[in-house]
Amino acid sequence: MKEMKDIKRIVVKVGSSTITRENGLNLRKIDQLAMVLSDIKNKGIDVVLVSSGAVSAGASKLKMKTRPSLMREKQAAASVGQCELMFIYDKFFSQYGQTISQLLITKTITANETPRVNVINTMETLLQYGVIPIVNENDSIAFDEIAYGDNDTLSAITAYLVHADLLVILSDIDGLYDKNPSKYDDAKLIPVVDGINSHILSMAEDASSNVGTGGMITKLHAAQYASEHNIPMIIANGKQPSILYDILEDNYKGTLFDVKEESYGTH
Ligand SMILES: Nc1ncnc2c1ncn2[C@@H]1O[C@H](COP(=O)(O)OP(=O)(O)O)[C@@H](O)[C@H]1O
Ligand SMILES: N[C@@H](CCC(=O)OP(=O)(O)O)C(=O)O
Repeated sequence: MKEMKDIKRIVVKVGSSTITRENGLNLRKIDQLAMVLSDIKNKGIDVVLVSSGAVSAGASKLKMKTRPSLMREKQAAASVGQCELMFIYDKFFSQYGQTISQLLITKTITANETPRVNVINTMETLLQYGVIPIVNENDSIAFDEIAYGDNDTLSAITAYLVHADLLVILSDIDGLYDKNPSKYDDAKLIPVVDGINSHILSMAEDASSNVGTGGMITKLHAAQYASEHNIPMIIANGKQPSILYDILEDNYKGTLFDVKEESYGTH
């Protein structure tokens, strides 16, 4: 694939399990993430963050006993949690001199030309102004994501909309294993996937945690979507956001879903 030093635009997705704790947001993790992303931006790389966590943060703030299962409760939690999430992101990114913005989109955006063009224009303009846009599903009006837990696909759609050179999904796991590592101790990490076929798909299961929702299956769907649009994707562990430096130095632990170099990226 194209060398990491040539990456000019990156989309990073963080899952709920990475940025939340049992009783609210993981402030330490969000602070580290804001620092690393601001630093990468200062290196001259355009950054877009796709962040989950609204439902989980909202459920904590509303003192719900468990992650809500009713759609309207999830949507109410997302509405509360999204505020909290952006407030905290703004606080930490501001500390590092970085301006952020919020974009709430839906997966249907790709099928509808007018909103699609508007979102593309908005993101391009924000990136020209040096902003780090933070994207989430508009959970209160569209429920695909919180019904199926698929901000992973949303991140691949975002990468396509901004013509990213690379999509990185930071998860609670090091990457794709040949079988579910939370069930099998002998599961082995797969460092590179050259194409998603039924064998690769059969390795993935859903999430074992009660915060993350999509599991590995939705990450493979995201990888499929990204590779159809010639965007390489990496799954890596978000427990240390500094892994993003390792990725850009091409010296990381994770799974790369590779694409052919000649058709790769536009920046
Ligand atoms: N083959 C596999 N390789 C890695 N993880 C897997 C696999 N199959 C299922 N999983 C599960 O998927 C989880 C990651 O998904 P999820 O919890 O939804 O993360 P996130 O919140 O980051 O989106 C892992 O922690 C693991 O339990
Ligand atoms: N839009 C929802 C996303 C839910 C979701 O996909 O979560 P995750 O599996 O943690 O990426 C939220 O912000 O809570």
